[in-house]
Amino acid sequence: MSSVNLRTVYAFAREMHSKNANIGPIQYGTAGFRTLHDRLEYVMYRMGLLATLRSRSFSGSAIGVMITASHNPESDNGVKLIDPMGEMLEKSWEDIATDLVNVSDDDLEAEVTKIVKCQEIDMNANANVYIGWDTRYHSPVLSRAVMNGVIALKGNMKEYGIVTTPMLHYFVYSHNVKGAYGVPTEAGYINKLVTAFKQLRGDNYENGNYKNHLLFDGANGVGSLKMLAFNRKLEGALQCVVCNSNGKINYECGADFVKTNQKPPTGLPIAPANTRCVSVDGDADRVVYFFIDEDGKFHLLDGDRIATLIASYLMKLVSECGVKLNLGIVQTAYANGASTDYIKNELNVNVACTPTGVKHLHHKAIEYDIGVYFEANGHGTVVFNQQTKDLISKTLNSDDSTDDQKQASNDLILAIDIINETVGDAISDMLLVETILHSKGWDLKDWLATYDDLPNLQQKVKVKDRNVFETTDAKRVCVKPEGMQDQINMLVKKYKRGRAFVRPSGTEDVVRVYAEAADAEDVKCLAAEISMLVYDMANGVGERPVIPQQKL
Ligand SMILES: CC(=O)N[C@H]1[C@@H](OP(=O)(O)O)O[C@H](CO)[C@@H](O)[C@@H]1O
Ligand SMILES: [Mg+2]
Repeated sequence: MSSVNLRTVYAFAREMHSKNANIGPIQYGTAGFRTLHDRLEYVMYRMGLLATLRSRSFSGSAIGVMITASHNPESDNGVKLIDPMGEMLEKSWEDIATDLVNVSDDDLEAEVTKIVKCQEIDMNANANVYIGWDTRYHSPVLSRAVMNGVIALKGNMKEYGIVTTPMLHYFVYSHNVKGAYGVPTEAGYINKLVTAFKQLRGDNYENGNYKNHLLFDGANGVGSLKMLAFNRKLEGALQCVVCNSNGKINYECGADFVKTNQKPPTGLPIAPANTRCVSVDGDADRVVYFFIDEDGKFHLLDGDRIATLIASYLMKLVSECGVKLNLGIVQTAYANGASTDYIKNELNVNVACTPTGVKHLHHKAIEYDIGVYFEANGHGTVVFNQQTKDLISKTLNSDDSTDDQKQASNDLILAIDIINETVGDAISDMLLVETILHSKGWDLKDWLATYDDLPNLQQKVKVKDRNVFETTDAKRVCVKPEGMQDQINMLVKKYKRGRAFVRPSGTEDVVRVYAEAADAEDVKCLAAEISMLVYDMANGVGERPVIPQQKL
């Protein structure tokens, strides 16, 4: 370590940290570090250092550094680290990351030395860091800071440039498993997904109510650029019109805008009623579908819908294969109650609930042979364990299998190839949904008819200190402040099919309130009552501000 003088390698990063010292500590949360872009240079430098150390701790396995602020406004940026198997950074290293970012410039070298010692890192081991970024104009500058961190610790790096978050997860994983998952390049990734998609689709691009045409809202982010690249390879097998490809990122468009406002994005061309539309977010790891019917009514098909559609399709193929596999769906408390009922009562599938944040869902999903996990906001994927894949391959190759069993196992293998198992991937999820709708001969109305969502609302309440709220049981029960949950229970009881919960956001300085009930007017009352309760419990009863109503 003595040969590496961190403080002289990147003097500018020191400046930035000192300048930002008054802003207070920042935390590696559910979405890594995320804040205004001009506060992040020293954070990026230090994440370059950390990724290099993390890689050395795995004897040189690639570690990813993704520079993005996902669905946040253009002025924000952020950074997330990707672990060797393409998953999110392990929890204990999130805490190490937080400590490393918050030490003063003078203590930086000592903090790095401490990590090396505590984690028993061999500083002579190889280190490989893969770096990618979204389309924000400040991302290239921030990527230089990450690179300087890697250089400071004499690591190797590969710049992937502008990529979606799930692409970088795929690159890291496929590199570390020596190509067994795919070729770790953009061409390799697109080729893998498109080849499987085309094979499943066959020569007939349309089927029943399914039409080969959709509008794609790229949130003015990286998703639109990559979708154009997919289109070149799809060669008409999917007629996907890419919109919102060169404006301000996430501005009045994208999956988060569509989901939270329950309205279409701006920037789409005028299209016939019932046209299939899809929105992804700024870094293309979330996806939702929507359409406007002949009466001008907007209909959303969110992550809950996608999970149920995928699960029903996979279950059918598994049963046609004649194999026994344990499939489960993982949701969060934000899942619509009607979707949970549908999973339990109609699909007869196991359903689990975890805290918000995809890493929690992912960890639960890998407990199943096939784990389908989605947040209501459209972030999710499917994971298959190795025994499941082996069993399906065995069915395909066995002389004892019938033609139908072979066909189903072949389709399952192709479906697995379309799926990016490392993390939620908007384009991969969309290609899978398109495959399923095509195979069922469904339009979006057919899909919507599977169950009726309960009316629901999500609100944000700004309080003095959001951390006075503590929750348990997958964030559904509020244990602090004392008495809060009893009062929520009393309010919820007043409304038919009422359900509500509150939790401090992990990514914004607000308390989130979620409410649902059988009646749309009841939901408004319930959400308002709970929001006022949150405000009073946090700030004391007094003059309340006007609470902005936000539809989900
Ligand atoms: C209600 C909601 O959508 N919450 C989002 C949001 O987390 P919060 O902790 O609620 O701010 O951002 C997370 C990271 O993108 C995402 O995983 C999560 O689903
Ligand atoms: Mg995102």
